[in-house]
Amino acid sequence: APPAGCSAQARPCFAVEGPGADLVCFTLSGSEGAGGSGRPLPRCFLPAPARCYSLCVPAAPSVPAARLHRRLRQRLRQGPLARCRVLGLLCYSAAGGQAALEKGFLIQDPQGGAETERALEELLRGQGALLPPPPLGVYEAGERGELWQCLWALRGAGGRDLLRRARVVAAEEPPLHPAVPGLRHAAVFLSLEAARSVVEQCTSLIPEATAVLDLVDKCPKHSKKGDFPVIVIEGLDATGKTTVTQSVKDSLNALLLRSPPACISQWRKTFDDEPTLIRRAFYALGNYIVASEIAKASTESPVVVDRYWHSTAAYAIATEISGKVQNLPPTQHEVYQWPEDLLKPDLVLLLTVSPEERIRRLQGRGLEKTEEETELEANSLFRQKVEESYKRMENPGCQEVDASPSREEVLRTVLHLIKKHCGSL
Ligand SMILES: Nc1ncnc2c1ncn2[C@@H]1O[C@H](COP(=O)(O)OP(=O)(O)OP(=O)(O)O)[C@@H](O)[C@H]1O
Ligand SMILES: Nc1ccn([C@@H]2O[C@H](COP(=O)(O)O)[C@@H](O)[C@H]2O)c(=O)n1
Repeated sequence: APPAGCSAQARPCFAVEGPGADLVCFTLSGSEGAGGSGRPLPRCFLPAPARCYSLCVPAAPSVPAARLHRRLRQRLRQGPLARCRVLGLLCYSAAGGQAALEKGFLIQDPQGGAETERALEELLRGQGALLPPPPLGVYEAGERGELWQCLWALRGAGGRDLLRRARVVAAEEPPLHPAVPGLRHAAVFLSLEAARSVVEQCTSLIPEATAVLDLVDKCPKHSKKGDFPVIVIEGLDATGKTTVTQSVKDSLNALLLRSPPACISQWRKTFDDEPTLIRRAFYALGNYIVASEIAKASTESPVVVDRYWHSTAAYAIATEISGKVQNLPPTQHEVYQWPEDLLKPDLVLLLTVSPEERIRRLQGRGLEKTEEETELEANSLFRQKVEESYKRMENPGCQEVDASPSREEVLRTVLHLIKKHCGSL
């Protein structure tokens, strides 16, 4: 049986209680963990001989911490640790406050044994000089079946010191997903300066960061729209954005732009491989570059844009918020608001198709799937969260267009909406 205090049912939360410990830990699923969202979460702690461990780094939006988290995640898939099941973990102070938020992993070793513990210690000691090694949490059953967490500080040269031993009990799922309060600083950047400062912290680590900043700094600040209408087309992959934007361009004699813009797209792969903090800051800066292109182009002709701010925000929110759609930040939350310093389009259309039709179109296209497309296909919850986040966007909001009918009919609907909102062209 599982230790007392840990339900045999799916239970995402546990608390570590006692002097010096007031943590609530929220296990994540989906892209972070092995289980995949939508399926019931596994028991957090497996009965002996299985053994559980945890390790966490500060979730504060710092480039070294974000990169350490990503490196740990990669290394947890290697060597003797590959046999372990790894769940994402968010730990926060039961007393509230963002300062204590930590992001990490709950590691379930189905076989137990000293090898895993040794490998984890080695992993943590070898994590470079930028940050002290994160402490290792080791979970053990007490005499009466209760569960304890021993938190160990690892000495660089070997050996370890016990920081605390605290009781682990089951906890209620929090009313607000613990990642929500930090989203604004960790993934959804609401100003040029906020995104820029993240990429600036990367210049010594990622050579391409300097090139991106150079391009951003060449753009005029606070770009203003010209007199011609600016229409943005948004939607999940394969909903028909390329098809629609190309047809609208031809029908209206418009200029077609896309975000991220061509001038930075050769660095996408580099930034896509970085942790959320850096990756999303890159895409956010791409929008400011596109804004300056829109400003110029809209003085001469209508402009149609394939993805813009709403994509950046919606994907960032859906990736960071694990679990069900109800975990998303509530409507009107600040992450759904348009950044005040970013040029606003006149109209944003959100193309939607049924999941089945989207998959048919993806297969019809026959292109190699990106990791994110594969995730979307496998994980319908993620897809729902992206779409719901799009729908919650405000100032400007997205106007939904059913993109399931034929190409011609979708184009007719889109042109009708453009005419209605932007007048005669
Ligand atoms: N209305 C439609 N009916 C049937 N097939 C369509 C329709 N619109 C687009 N398609 C087809 O669906 C596939 C995906 O369309 P498209 O490339 O325009 O989507 P997208 O949203 O730009 O995708 P991505 O974001 O992945 O680039 C293409 O093969 C396209 O020809
Ligand atoms: N403005 C944007 C555009 C894109 N993204 C990210 O890229 C992925 C989709 O790009 P496609 O080339 O396939 O259309 C999407 O998953 C976003 O993560 C973005 O953040 N902001």
